[in-house]
Amino acid sequence: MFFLLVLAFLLSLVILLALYARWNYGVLENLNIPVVKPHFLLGSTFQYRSLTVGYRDVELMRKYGQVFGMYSGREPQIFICDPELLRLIMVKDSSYFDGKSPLDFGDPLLNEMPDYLQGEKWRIVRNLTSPAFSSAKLRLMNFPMKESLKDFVNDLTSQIEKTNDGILRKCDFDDTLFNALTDLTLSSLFSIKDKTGRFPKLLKKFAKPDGLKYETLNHVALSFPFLFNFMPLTLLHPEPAYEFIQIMENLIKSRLQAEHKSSPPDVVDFCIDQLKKLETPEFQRAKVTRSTILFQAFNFFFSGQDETALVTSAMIYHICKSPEIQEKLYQEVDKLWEGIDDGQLPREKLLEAEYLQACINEALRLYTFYHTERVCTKDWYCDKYNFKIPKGMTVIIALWAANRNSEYFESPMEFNPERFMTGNKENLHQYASSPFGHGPRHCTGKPLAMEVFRYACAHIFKKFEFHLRPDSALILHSSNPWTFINHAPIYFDISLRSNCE
Ligand code: HEM
Repeated sequence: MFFLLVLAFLLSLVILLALYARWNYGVLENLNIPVVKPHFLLGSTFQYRSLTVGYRDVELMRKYGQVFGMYSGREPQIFICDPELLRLIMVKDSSYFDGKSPLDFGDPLLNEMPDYLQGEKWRIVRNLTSPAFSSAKLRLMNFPMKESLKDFVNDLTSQIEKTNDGILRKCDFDDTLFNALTDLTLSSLFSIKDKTGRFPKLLKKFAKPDGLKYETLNHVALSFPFLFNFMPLTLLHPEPAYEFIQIMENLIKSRLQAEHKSSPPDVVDFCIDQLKKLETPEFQRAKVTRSTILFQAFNFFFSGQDETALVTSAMIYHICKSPEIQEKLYQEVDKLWEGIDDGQLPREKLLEAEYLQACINEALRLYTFYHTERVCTKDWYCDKYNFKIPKGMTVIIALWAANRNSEYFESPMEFNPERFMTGNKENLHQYASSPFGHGPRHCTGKPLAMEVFRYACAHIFKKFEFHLRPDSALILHSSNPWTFINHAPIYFDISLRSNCE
């Protein structure tokens, strides 16, 4: 009898769990859009776990079209790869899509991440942080940025000069650049000079969590989200964030005590100004706290390096494969530096480098984040495809796939900077390439990221020549359900350009 009771209990539990996992099945099918057939229990995403998220989306776009539905575990989601719909959802009708799925990082400080803030609190933080990268502010950052890049170029040059044959072999360039960009961010945004390597280590610990190894478990937990509470992994590690916040507290303290300030206005001053508003009714009402403000500083610190280093390394990889692109780029960079002896490339001149900009745009088109998302906050009707997006539905803006849409790009998987040159770029749909998102929630750091790309590339290509090795490759790992681009090291052999020896 006892055995039968236990059996009945277990059976009921299994049935309940199955019902729970399948609860939303059918929701997408009722919307009149193609749906990626889900697994019996584990949603549509589980079956594609062996594919990198970005390439999975490209494959699904080819199979199902520019709008399709997927069950991410038990959650129904609509995937959008049509630039016209991107425009409507992210810009024109953005008031229908001004939500983001709440993501609990399991730590109060990490939960201040601006990408996931909601409602009034997000609006306040966004208004505070957006002006941080105005043209005037970027101008002030130019000098430390250039000094930092000069140090990087000098370090790499001396490493090359120390080799027997003038070739630095098997350089993990992505990692080398990541470290240099961390120095650059510290000096231009925080007026910190640090050569101990402490800060890149801090960042790597924060943003490359061990948890991503447990991909299959992650996928299963998407169907049974309570499992996330028991899993031996976190998406991000909080300790480095706390360590950085403590560094900020010390900087603020010594800045307030100092009689004279020696650095230009930076993020430390930004925090000091914002902290004065903590008692205002606006901040109190929206629960904007000291942690909210200081975490924004941390966000400025960690947001760009990983992605900028990857996009630049990917661009170098493609350039190495095409002698014509390489020659055209080097010619333009050499012209840029003509007559400049003090290493101080003027910003106005840099902005005129059209081919360099086209190469950056093309690399960004191909290697931006896999996704961004919006949550629909009011029912919205799509005339073009004749379907309704109901309130509460998560819309995944599949950036990686949308940027490779063959209706808008010829040979979309190819690296071809000509697409972004005068004569061609005018014919591109304005929303066909979306590396930084669009609309009210687009990337706050875009102006800074573009400035860093331009300066970094101008310095790198002036001095170095890159050579592919048998093990040079762009290998993107993982089927993790998150949007991180997890990749293998990108190796090159590096020599000095003949005009620099
Ligand atoms: C190559 C570099 C970068 C790329 C490709 C990139 C891309 C993106 C994308 C696609 C989004 C989502 C936008 C949307 O949903 O419409 C985003 C959001 C964001 N990015 Fe970036 N980003 C980069 C660098 C940076 C930097 C350097 C910073 C800050 C210093 C930054 C700060 C942010 C913030 C705060 C958000 C959230 C905005 C919000 O929800 O209001 N990003 N970024």
